[in-house]
Amino acid sequence: MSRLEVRDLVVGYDATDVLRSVSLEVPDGSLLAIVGPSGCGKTTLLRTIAGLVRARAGEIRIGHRMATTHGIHLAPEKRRIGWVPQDAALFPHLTVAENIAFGLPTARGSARSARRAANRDDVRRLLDLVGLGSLGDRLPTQLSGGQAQRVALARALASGPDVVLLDEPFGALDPILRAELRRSVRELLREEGVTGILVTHDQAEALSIADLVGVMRGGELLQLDTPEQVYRRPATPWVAGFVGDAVFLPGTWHGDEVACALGRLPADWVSDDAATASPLEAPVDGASVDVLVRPEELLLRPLEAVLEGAPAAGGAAGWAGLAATVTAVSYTGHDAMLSLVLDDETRIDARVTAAGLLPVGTRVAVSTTSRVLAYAAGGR
Ligand SMILES: Nc1ncnc2c1ncn2[C@@H]1O[C@H](COP(=O)(O)OP(=O)(O)OP(=O)(O)O)[C@@H](O)[C@H]1O
Repeated sequence: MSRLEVRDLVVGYDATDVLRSVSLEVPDGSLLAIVGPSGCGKTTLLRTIAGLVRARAGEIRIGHRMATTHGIHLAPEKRRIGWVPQDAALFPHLTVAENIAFGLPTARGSARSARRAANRDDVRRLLDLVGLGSLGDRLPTQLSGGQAQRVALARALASGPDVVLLDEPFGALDPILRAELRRSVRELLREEGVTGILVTHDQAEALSIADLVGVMRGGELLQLDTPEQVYRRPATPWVAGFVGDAVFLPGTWHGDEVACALGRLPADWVSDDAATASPLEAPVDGASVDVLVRPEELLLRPLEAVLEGAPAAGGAAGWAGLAATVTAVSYTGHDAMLSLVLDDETRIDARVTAAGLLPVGTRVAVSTTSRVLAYAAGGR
């Protein structure tokens, strides 16, 4: 049982608090990805969980053990935590197998013990586990970046940790290797049943491999949810923009609908008060709101076809839309982002498949069939 629980954690280095009352729970065997802008406190959170930084207040419970609470600070080596840093940080004078053996509890941080343990079955198992079975005798300088990260992971797993903390472990790798390694790391953690926290700068990475995503800003955890909920129902407009492309339109609230530049759309009200777990009361009729639409939820048709009354793709009834002009195209291969200006001067982006690409200057009708989200106006 290695559930991780953090309650009301406050951490600071000097006069200012870097983490402000952070609470989170990672269920046994789950992977939580933490994202947030540079300096928001992600590494500090990991370091505090690992016991490398002392908390000013709050609790950290790892499995059944209380690691941090008022007056208690369990030493890092007693927390049963494995650490995978961004740069692998392997010992250059030890072989791959010796580096992994260094993580064994019996090595107790001694290179001599690590050398003696390098041929043990558990080291071989870890080498195989991370797909480096034949490279045990190599030195770190003879490894690629991805291989070095695999060794760092094996070394972190060698101690039989309850929780593995991964601080930007794929940051220095090229995109293809990065995608490959993150998939195998995810599988490995699952196979080993280890609970993990991964810090990453890559929102897409967080959404694609984690069971839970935590979004931090300025020392606070704004949302902790499944990847789908974080993307589909962001707690605040800022979270919406941080985890993906977002189109915000000014609008007014009318019961469970909003009126905005795209017309009258079915809408859900979302509290923008990160401090309260329960949603704020829905606004009064006619109140100003910010309307969130994801660019892929916008539907475009050449305006000409709409004016001529041609049926929409899929035969959708009542598909009319607002007139707009394509002002720029950002092509990414599988899809493209089109910048549009509506006739009322509102600027929005729409994501289309490569097949739906329209050149700059095309007049289009824009609409959406999605339910949109409404936030208190001015909360961005
Ligand atoms: N040892 C330290 N002493 C003083 N201030 C520190 C120390 N370490 C970090 N900080 C400050 O604490 C804040 C949070 O830093 P932290 O490294 O946790 O952020 P981060 O979200 O991991 O950033 P990045 O994504 O850039 O790695 C920053 O303002 C940073 O300058």
